[in-house]
Amino acid sequence: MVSPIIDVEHLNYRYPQQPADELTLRDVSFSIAAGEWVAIVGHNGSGKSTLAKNINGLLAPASGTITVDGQVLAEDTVWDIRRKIGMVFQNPDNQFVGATVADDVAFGLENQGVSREEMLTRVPAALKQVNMQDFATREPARLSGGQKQRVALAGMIAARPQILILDEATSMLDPRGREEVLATIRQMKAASDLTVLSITHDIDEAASANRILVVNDGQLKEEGTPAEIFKHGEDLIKMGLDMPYAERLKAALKRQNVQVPATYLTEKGMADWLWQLRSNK
Ligand SMILES: Nc1ncnc2c1ncn2[C@@H]1O[C@H](COP(=O)(O)OP(=O)(O)OP(=O)(O)O)[C@@H](O)[C@H]1O
Repeated sequence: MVSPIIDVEHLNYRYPQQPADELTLRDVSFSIAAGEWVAIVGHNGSGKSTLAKNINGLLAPASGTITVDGQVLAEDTVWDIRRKIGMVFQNPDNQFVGATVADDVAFGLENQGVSREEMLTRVPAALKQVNMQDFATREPARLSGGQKQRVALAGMIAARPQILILDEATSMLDPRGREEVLATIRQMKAASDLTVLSITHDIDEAASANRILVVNDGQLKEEGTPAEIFKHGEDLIKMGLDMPYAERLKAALKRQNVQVPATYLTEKGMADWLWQLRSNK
């Protein structure tokens, strides 16, 4: 793998109130290359958010090493590392600091020492990218859940981090809003060497990734490309993922005793196969 931007080695994590013989994360190791988009999937409570919070130093591991962009995470490197990582959580309520939407988006830039002139370009552009340009002077607290998620994302877009960690960050959006946000992230990736780590239950978001990591009960159980992971068919539900539409259709056809291909099919692949099936009759 070319120069990993995130390297996690034998990470163990225990919450302070946990008994000494219990761990929330157990011996988790993986690497992410710069510019990769990796999805982390798994059941509720499997430890995904805990993992994300360890990576940006919000939580400190019991043991193990986390290296971000060549720096080993420790007390004296945590602020440097955090500047490189943008993080958007499921519940954006806890993330607002500005009196208005525009102030809030600008806040991270102020911390980075971005000039006022530059802010006047970046803030409206970021709000436009998430379709919130008409809300610049509104109070963040009065927005809907989906709108708050968009504003939190705009803050990240404006700050241009090297690494973006999305923790169920599109969960409050409707399918169209989610697709728009994913398209924005794809654009950000195309424009820079952005690395994306997305914790998600959404199959389309996972399908957008280069690689999927499956976390179960605090351990990394599996990793592979979306095609490799989606081959699990109905077992995907056990992994905390929905099934892609093509896999659900395959399962339904199998129940009707139709011989279906064992390999994973994209929607296009499924459409082609269905045509072929029809013309073979
Ligand atoms: N602040 C905390 N103190 C103690 N235990 C916690 C804390 N936060 C999470 N946990 C526990 O750690 C485990 C992992 O939680 P975590 O939030 O990392 O899971 P998750 O996979 O992100 O779940 P979800 O999909 O619901 O967000 C759970 O058993 C949870 O109850």
